[in-house]
Amino acid sequence: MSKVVIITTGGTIAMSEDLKTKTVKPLDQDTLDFFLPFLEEYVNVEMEHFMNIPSPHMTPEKMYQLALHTKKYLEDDEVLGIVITHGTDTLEETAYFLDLLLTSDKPVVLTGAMRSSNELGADGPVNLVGAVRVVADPSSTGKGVLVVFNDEIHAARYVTKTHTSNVATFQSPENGPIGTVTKKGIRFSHAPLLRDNYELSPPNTKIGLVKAAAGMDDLLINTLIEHGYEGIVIEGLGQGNLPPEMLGGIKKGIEKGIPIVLVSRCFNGFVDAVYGYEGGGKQLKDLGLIFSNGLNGQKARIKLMITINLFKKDPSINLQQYFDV
Ligand SMILES: NC(=O)C[C@H](N)C(=O)O
Repeated sequence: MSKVVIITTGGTIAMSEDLKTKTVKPLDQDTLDFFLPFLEEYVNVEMEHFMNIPSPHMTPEKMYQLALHTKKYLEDDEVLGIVITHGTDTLEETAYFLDLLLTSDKPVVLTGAMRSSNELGADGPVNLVGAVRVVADPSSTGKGVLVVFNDEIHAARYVTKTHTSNVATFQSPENGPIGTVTKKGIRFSHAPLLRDNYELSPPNTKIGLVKAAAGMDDLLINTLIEHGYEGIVIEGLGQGNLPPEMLGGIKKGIEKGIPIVLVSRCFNGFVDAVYGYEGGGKQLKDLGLIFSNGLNGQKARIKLMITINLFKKDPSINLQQYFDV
């Protein structure tokens, strides 16, 4: 019989607030079993408790294990698709990781909660029902990995956590949600045009992420290089510019053959070789930085972690091509 598989990984959806200390902590893994009868109203579901971690404890290695596990389920003809419950802090990184590595057209949807299970207005149950309904709906096929929160459907490539506590935290600043969950059904308004896939291989390269700010120097970049980081992502200013004092470390990294990807710290728009002054985008392009096509820093880091494996196999590969997508 066809079914939706729910893989749980932890996060606030599987936590409760201690009413005395007012701190939120993980519950037993099987707490989410409570939802099963509500979900079975829509479709046959199976739940597997894969891990029970707060998402700040998520690592690329754990994402990789999750990808292998998800792939295994997707290959089963009886499985319509997968829901993954996840903490919200790093959810967008796991979603994008899976989007880059899973090739099946079956829907894979990540969801979670901003409010713990015993809080007034807890959003976990409605998000989980929404996610299961999206997976069970045939119109969700072939849209890549999705994120369902607060009745909105977002594409993994574009979605980001925008608010520390609001239940409407997940937004896609560039082009909005791609669909909506309504009482009557699932409605998609558009599908993501850009999607790229890579071979499933372990993400075992250390990639650093540095945010630029007025007056910063190259200390952090030099430190990453000295500590054996093999790739660096820099969140630059505006259209892709940096304080001139950061250039020394960047030149050293490029000379050592370390790929350096430039994104913008603006949450909307693209980096481009527009400015010709010291530290401007034109100079950074000429130095050999890789310009990323609208990804935020944390997602560009995930993409570099995956594509650097291709570069390590064949250093003549120009990584820029993967960041044009
Ligand atoms: N709302 C959440 O899930 C936040 C939590 N700190 C986590 O990411 O695990």
